[in-house]
Amino acid sequence: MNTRTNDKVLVPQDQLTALGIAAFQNLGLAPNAAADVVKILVLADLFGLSTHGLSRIESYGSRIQVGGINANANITVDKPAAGLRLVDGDNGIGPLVGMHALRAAMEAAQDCGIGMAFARQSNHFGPISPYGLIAAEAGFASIIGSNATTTIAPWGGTDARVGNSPIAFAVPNPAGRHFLLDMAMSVVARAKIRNALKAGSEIPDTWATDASGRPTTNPKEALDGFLLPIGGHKGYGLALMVDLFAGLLSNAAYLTHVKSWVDAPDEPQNLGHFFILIDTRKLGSVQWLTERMTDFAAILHDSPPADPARPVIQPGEIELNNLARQKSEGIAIDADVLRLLQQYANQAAGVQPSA
Ligand SMILES: NC(=O)c1ccc[n+]([C@@H]2O[C@H](COP(=O)([O-])OP(=O)(O)OC[C@H]3O[C@@H](n4cnc5c(N)ncnc54)[C@H](O)[C@@H]3O)[C@@H](O)[C@H]2O)c1
Ligand SMILES: O=C(O)C[C@H](O)C(=O)O
Repeated sequence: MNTRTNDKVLVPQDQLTALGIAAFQNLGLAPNAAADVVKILVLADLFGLSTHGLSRIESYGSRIQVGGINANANITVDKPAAGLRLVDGDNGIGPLVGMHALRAAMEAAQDCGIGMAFARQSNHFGPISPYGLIAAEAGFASIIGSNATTTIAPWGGTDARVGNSPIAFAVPNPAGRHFLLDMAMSVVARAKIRNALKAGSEIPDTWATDASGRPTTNPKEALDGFLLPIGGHKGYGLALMVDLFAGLLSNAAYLTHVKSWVDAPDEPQNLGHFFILIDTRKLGSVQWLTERMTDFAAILHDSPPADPARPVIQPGEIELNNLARQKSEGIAIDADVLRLLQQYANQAAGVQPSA
């Protein structure tokens, strides 16, 4: 391991993965389950989405320890129709439930061309683009969403009744430059405001309001208040649609029925997710898709940039560039996060590891 700055450490992907798996196993997860969770969180870190990567061991680990997440979840998959799967997460750790739902939707899409999985009884499942990448690498286009703890006021309201529910769209380019749009419904994810508070910096007044609904630059006031939705009433409407699919239709909790992992860490969240997958090989050949996706990106890249130092990119490029760089030079991980992973990996954490 190679220290780069005072608070970031570069760790090779395989070492970080092994450390993460050991840590989650000591929190009581079976080896395969720990490997699924770490696959999503390490991909998040490779993408540069460190707010949603292995740093989440802090909240996931403490929630397992206080009984809020079931480390030994018995996740089940029902098949009510050829292209449909219903996943019950048994209050398992979110990325594990997410991986089960992703695999179930991929299997359904292989059979039917299009497959959909709804997951219920889940918890915070990390960022979405890692699931989109796994699907894209297997040839599937995807639309994936999750509901979330309520942090947004209904448009015109003054209390938190709407989740900052993320949605992601991914279309594979078999040559490797997949389109990956992964976005929360707020102007920024709440984790970025938590980071500003930690760093002692102000936030733009377009990110959030204080508890009385007034825009604020103070991250503490923002965390006590509400996130602002993207595009005003339109982002509000989109957030509700994601919750209708991820929460209401999946038979999970929705809106204020979702438990907050911050305020009630010892209670199951009963979050829901949805995964819609399309097998692109049923639409045309690999060459057909590669040519069209490459042309699609080229049309965008050819736009003369307003600032020559900032060429036009398509969604997902920042993350895929980070992934390529960090795969070769190592993953930049917060020293605090690394320490916590090492603590969990080196000592039994008070929860009996499963067989
Ligand atoms: N599980 C949850 O409850 C939850 C809730 C909220 C957010 N999240 C996760 O948080 C992460 C961050 O979300 P966010 O909304 O802050 O993301 P963001 O604003 O950083 O990026 C959103 C999208 O815009 C693209 N993008 C960024 N700059 C671009 C540019 N100049 N040109 C073209 N495209 C560009 C990115 O590739 C990405 O696909 C996501 O991974 C999301 O899934 C998870
Ligand atoms: O962490 C959360 O509370 C939800 C989401 O991941 C976010 O960052 O807003």
